Amino acid sequence: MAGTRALLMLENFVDGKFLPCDSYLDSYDPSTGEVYCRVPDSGKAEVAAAVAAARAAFPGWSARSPQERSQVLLRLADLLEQSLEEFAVAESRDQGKTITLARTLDIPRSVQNFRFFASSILHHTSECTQMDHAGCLHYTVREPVGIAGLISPWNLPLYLLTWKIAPAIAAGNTVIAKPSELTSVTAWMLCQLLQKAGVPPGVVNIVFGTGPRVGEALVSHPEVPVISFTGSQPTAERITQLSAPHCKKLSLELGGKNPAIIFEDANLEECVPTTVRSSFANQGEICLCTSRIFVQKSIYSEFLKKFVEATRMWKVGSPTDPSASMGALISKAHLEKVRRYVKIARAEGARVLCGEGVDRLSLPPGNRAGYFMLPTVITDIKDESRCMKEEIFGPVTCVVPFDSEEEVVKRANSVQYGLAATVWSSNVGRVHRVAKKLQSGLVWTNCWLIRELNLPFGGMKSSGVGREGAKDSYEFFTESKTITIKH
Ligand SMILES: NC(=O)C1=CN([C@@H]2O[C@H](COP(=O)(O)OP(=O)(O)OC[C@H]3O[C@@H](n4cnc5c(N)ncnc54)[C@H](O)[C@@H]3O)[C@@H](O)[C@H]2O)C=CC1
Ligand SMILES: N/C(=C\C=C\C(=O)O)C(=O)O
Repeated sequence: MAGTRALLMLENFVDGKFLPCDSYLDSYDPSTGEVYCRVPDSGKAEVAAAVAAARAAFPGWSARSPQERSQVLLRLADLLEQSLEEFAVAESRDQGKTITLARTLDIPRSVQNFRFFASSILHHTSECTQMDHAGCLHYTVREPVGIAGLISPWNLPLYLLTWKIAPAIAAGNTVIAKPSELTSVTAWMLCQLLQKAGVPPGVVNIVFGTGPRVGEALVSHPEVPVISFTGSQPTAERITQLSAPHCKKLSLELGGKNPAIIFEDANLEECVPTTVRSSFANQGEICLCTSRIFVQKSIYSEFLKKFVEATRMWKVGSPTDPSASMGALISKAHLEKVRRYVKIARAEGARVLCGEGVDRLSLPPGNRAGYFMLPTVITDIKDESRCMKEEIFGPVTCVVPFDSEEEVVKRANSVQYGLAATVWSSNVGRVHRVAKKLQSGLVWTNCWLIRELNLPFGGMKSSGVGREGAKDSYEFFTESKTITIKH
């Protein structure tokens, strides 16, 4: 518990109203290690109230035209954009990321999520086929599923929450969202904008709290037929078990162990800084971050030297410092987990070239109790090592050499995950060949994280089930019905 300073108190948002809760959780500022906020510790009763509100709002909201719903989303986008700086400061404080990143990535993308789905909802068409010999015409209609349960993680809090809320309500559903208990503030701030934008009461309800209490109550509720989840694989497994008795529709966006494959003909001027960014952006806490770097033998030493030099330039500092590239990790427990992986690598005989345990981390006095660590590069590590197999989700990346195209594809595919890969080469044929052979939902060649929101986003193998994007999210948040007309 905190001392006597006033804490930010969040409330649930149900049926268009802010409601206090019986119990609260402490929420920490990761850059100082101090409690600064209290988050409702909701459970079954709060979910029941949210379901009642969402149920009552559904007939009116789903009956509105796509154009009317689109207008509401556009107003929401405008309001969020007008408050961009305020949201960026809050996201940074709550999550530990730099304000610069929140200002240039998280909040602009949240605005874009509303604008994007406000537009894409206007352009869907349905199928129709003729069966003249039988005197029949068949067509499909799509209808909103009902009440959608949306569970989001702590790494890109508003970015990923709005990526779910926007398509769900654009398609005519009502929603109950549960943000991560570690990062609830911007979701709570968004509720104030929902009212101003004219989102009717009950269309968006937000219940705060932990996964085991309020998350499970939401997933288990029989009146919530669709669950969209982003987070870890073990939690996805639990959600799948709880949903099974109700045959719920599930979208699961999970982790990665993403390879970067760097061929000898890669343009290192672009490849090195982009691979530093793909490894360490947002403290390495993005499911798309690179954590295994395979470099062709002929350029291995040159790459490693340049990569370590560039990593050492990646400044760790207070999230408010405009010259910092990396802020604090999300929690003490997470920091300890990430550090443990570096220890394991060392114990297995790997070499740590920079960062954790090698370089000195210098922080302003006010941040010394925060959850910071230096970006860390590991080499001389076996593919079977835990650091090369498991999702670390922090600023740690491993660099290893390879000989041939065939060999590297096999090694890149040898993990349980299949989310995102990068391929670096100036040989167009090779780029296509390798991209096609990788077991990965996303492949970026000669770049990273350039997003086209229309196209499918999601992973293979243990990285998830389903895809998100204009058409994919629309299909997920609607049910199709085939109608046959005999004439
Ligand atoms: N997108 C991604 O790939 C993410 C991956 N992770 C991975 O997961 C690891 C653990 O992080 P966590 O915060 O524990 O992730 P998590 O998967 O437990 O949390 C994500 C969301 O699920 C909720 N949740 C947790 N247990 C639940 C349950 N039983 N029923 C319903 N909802 C539940 C959480 O409250 C949060 O809102 C990280 O170290 C990282 O490796 C974490 C966040 C995002
Ligand atoms: N799902 C995640 C990132 C998504 C990024 C995007 O849609 O651009 C994650 O890090 O969990």
